Amino acid sequence: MDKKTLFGNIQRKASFLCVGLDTDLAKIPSHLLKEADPIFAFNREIIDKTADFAVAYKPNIAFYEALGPKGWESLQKTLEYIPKDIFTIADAKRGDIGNTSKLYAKAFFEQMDFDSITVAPYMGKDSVSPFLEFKDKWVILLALTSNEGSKDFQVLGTEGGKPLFQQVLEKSQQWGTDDNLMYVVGATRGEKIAEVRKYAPDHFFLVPGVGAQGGSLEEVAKYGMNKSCGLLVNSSRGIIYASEDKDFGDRARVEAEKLQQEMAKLLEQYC
Ligand SMILES: O=c1ccn([C@@H]2O[C@H](COP(=O)(O)O)[C@@H](O)[C@H]2O)c(=O)[nH]1
Repeated sequence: MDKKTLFGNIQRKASFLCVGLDTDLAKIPSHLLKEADPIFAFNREIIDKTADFAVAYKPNIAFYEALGPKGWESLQKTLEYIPKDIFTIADAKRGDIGNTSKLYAKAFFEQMDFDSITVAPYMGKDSVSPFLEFKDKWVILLALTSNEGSKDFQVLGTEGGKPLFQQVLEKSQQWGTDDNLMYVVGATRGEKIAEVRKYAPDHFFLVPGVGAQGGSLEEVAKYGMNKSCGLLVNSSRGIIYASEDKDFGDRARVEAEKLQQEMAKLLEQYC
């Protein structure tokens, strides 16, 4: 999917919502555990109930690979079930020396047909470029993450005096374009999002951290939105575990719609 199509979907749905599929056997309603594939049964219901409001789905790969071969099977079925006009993100946070990155890219872009993958930038150009060589696929590079530990390295000054996240943003724009490269920027970063936007004015940001992590959607839009929206805001637990009972799909729909309604207003205001 190209950037123009993604923005078209955002306008059509008046939404920049990404629903995170962090599906955990220990948290899904117990009646689903009788199903042959409880993870897929849960995801199918979540997708059915939230697809009207979502422009992206983001399965976090850890939740699937932790279950071994069965988890990979549930992931593949989930990916195939997601409507084709909805952007898909493999939140895998990969990246290694070039020949290994190439195989990670083949796994997520060829064996599975994800639109994008999250990648850690810290091994540099040769670790990121193999992902960018795939036509019509996206790399989503970690820039300024939502967790407490982001302060350990990402905001520290480098030799040239620039914080590491700024170096990542500036350097990586020599490797890809705003039509195949996005950045992860945490919703918990508040005004810092404006600083990130300054260094990457045209790129999309994947923004986790609203909902369970307490980030503010209003602040994200105020500081991060650009003329093509430029934002995919993720909520995982806040939507998919709104209820741990049989009504989980309906409750997920309510939470997704609430976010979409707020997003519609923010698009009017800032885009
Ligand atoms: O900086 C980051 C990068 C990735 N994540 C991932 O996003 C979701 C957030 O889940 P919530 O339940 O909405 O908090 C999860 O998969 C994280 O691994 C992030 O939170 N921050």
